[in-house]
Amino acid sequence: MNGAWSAAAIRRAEAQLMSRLPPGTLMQRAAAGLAAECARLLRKRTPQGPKRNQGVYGATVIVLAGPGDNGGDALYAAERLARRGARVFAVPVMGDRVHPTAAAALVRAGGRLVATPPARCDLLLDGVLGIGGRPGLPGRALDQLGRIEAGTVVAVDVPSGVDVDTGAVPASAVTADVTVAFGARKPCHVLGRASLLTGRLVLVDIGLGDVLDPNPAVRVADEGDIAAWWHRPGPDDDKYTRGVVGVAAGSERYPGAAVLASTGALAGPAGYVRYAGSAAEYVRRTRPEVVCTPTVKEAGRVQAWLAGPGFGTDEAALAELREVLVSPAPAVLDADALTLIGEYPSVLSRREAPVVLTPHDREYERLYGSPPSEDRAGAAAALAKRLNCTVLLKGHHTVVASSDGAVWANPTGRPQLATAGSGDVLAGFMASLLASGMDPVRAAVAAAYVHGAAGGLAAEGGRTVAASDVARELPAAVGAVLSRGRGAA
Ligand SMILES: NC(=O)C1=CN([C@@H]2O[C@H](COP(=O)(O)OP(=O)(O)OC[C@H]3O[C@@H](n4cnc5c(N)ncnc54)[C@H](O)[C@@H]3O)[C@@H](O)[C@H]2O)[C@@H](O)CC1
Ligand SMILES: [K+]
Repeated sequence: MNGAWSAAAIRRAEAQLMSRLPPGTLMQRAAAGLAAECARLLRKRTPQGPKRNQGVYGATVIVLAGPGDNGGDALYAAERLARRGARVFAVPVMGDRVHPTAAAALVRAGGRLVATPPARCDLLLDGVLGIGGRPGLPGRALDQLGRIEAGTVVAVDVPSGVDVDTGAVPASAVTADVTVAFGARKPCHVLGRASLLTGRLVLVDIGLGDVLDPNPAVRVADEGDIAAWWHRPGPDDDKYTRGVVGVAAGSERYPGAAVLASTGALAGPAGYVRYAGSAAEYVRRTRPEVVCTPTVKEAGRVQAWLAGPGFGTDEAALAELREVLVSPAPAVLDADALTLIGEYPSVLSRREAPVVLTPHDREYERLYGSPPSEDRAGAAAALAKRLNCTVLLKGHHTVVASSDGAVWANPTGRPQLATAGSGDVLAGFMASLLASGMDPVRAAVAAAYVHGAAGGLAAEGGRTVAASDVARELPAAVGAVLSRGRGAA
């Protein structure tokens, strides 16, 4: 598992580490790592005009330097590049407030402090704000970002302007190609719109590992986690012991939801998929391995239910939802089931078995009374706590929150998954993980991860992606994630 730590947790760890080290050590570690990554990027640059040497020598580097230590990191890294022959221009963006010793070191190495740098550069270093930054950019930084054409934009630690702890971007912020982060990820690298401004993330080890709080603010699953959580069938398993999934989805009006959810369920680790609803004819025709019954009651015992996609919001649907909720099996509630819970919150009141809710923003609003804020992890956690459920809040970076406050960010999301029916596939797959005995939070985290990976396979080569394509790629994504995860273990 990877994690992301809040600015306060990073500061506590840094303070502990700094107390054991000579002054300035951490900043030099950060600057050295940053300069090395900049040099790697400059080696790849394509110089314009006649063929020249590529690399640090002769490259034009501009530093936007803020008033704090983030600016210090950028200026010391730029000093290293200047010593290797880069033409460095540093622009103080908060009046004259700039890290004094770092600025002096840069000038000694041949760099220049200027108010107006060249309009073009090979590399722009965003050292405006780090973990001490409040959202939004100082005007001078914004002006320079508007006028400079940069080959590559490298954010120092975080893209300046973002809300470091939530990933919200309420005002202007830097859009980076690469972010070089020190010591650990911060929530803005993995959450919300800020994660999209981060670009490729490069972590520089400055030795914080041993002193960081063992509980990160945000968790990020990796393939090793998913492989470890996955229930592998043994020689004594049969289709029942591997888990039976019940899918209460679709209707005569929306038979596709039944097919997509069932297909998602078939791609998971459970051994048996039962469909309960009025779209049985379509499910049977497309997925003959699914056993169909007209109602939830007739489906009998299952180890996990999915209820909601395309099954309507009328009296009959409400009755089916109630039937699912009296079952002692864990349940994934999606789509129309969420609308019904928004209208009749009491249906959840006597529920004891685990529930995973999978809202998108409008469904979240129906459940919570207001739309999710830009602090998406906080929003998911608030709903999970209020309803005592696991919540998977969909978005370009899906987040999962458990009712005890733990939050996970999914690293595999992609815009192509925002397509009709994609959520039905995800919900069916998740129900299969639950039926196999996986804990609800892990099932939600693993389902989002593998579903995102399937979306990636479906989108390979720039292909357009429909929900059926994601469903079709799920078995391959399972194989890839598990084999890489077991390899990593
Ligand atoms: N503390 C340490 O040991 C280390 C810190 N490092 C660097 O230090 C950074 C944190 O440095 P600082 O604590 O100095 O904080 P920052 O460099 O983020 O800057 C804080 C300063 O910016 C001002 N400011 C905040 N938001 C603003 C806004 N929106 N507009 C204008 N001004 C604003 C604040 O008043 C304050 O003066 C990290 O992100 C990292 O880059 C690294 O060198 C590694 C070691
Ligand atoms: K920055």
